[in-house]
Amino acid sequence: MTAAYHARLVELTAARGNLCVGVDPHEPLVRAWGYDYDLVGLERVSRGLVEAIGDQVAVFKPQAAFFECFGAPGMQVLARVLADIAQAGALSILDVKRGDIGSTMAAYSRAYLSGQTDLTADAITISPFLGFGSLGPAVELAHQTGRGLYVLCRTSNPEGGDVQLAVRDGRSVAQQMVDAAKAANEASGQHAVGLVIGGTLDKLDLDLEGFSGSILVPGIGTQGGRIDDLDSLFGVAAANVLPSASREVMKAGPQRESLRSVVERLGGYPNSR
Ligand SMILES: O=C(O)c1cc(=O)[nH]c(=O)n1[C@@H]1O[C@H](COP(=O)(O)O)[C@@H](O)[C@H]1O
Repeated sequence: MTAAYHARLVELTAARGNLCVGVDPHEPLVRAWGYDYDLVGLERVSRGLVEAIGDQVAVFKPQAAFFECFGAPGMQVLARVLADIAQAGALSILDVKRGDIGSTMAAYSRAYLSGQTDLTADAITISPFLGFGSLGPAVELAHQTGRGLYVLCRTSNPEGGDVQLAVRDGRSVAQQMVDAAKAANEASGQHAVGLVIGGTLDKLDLDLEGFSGSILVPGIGTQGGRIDDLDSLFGVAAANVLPSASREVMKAGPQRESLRSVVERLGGYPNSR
């Protein structure tokens, strides 16, 4: 069996830099790349992005919504994008933000983490707001198959705090997610459970001390998050941060050299090809 997700991530980010590029082919971007907003445009833009920078970045994060909105044929395009990412030697985090009761979560896990479907990714995003315990089947399967999870914790959107900063027994909901993810990693020794914490926060209202998993940090660029601020925002946890940008990179397309330059500027592998 190949190494587990976290070990592969550490190795790849050491070689290619720690930028995660989001594959978010939304309508204005598809049109700006010169295509109609249809299945052909969806496929050209998303696969074209991976083709242009696939050797330069450690991780891609396809946003499932932009494929789902074209129905089953859109999901077939997503499967081809996931295959392209693997072919380029990069890792995929499929952004599906799933979260449900245990039995349903087991089915979502089979879809995305089992290795038995063409929608299997190296890691997925999951939503813990039915209770961290409801994610058990995903945690178990990720450990079994050597894949990764990113649990929503403190999201980049301004409304996120309404729920995530609610306090019970002296700990915010977000802090409870940090503590539960940390406990799951300590129990397994695999570091498979990561967190999602937005790069748009002014200050970190969380204690990440001792958390050893990966921290996905979306919101870089278009939403206002800045890579240069992440060291001071995350402090000791900065070494585990995986900054993620979608529109900020994709808007440089379709020109290959422009895409490669923006990746390099944001911290991907130098534009040497
Ligand atoms: O899980 C995510 O990736 C995510 C969490 C979060 O807190 N905020 C957030 O923007 N995202 C996703 O990250 C991407 C951000 O896109 P850009 O703002 O274009 O970089 C979208 O696919 C969002 O769904």
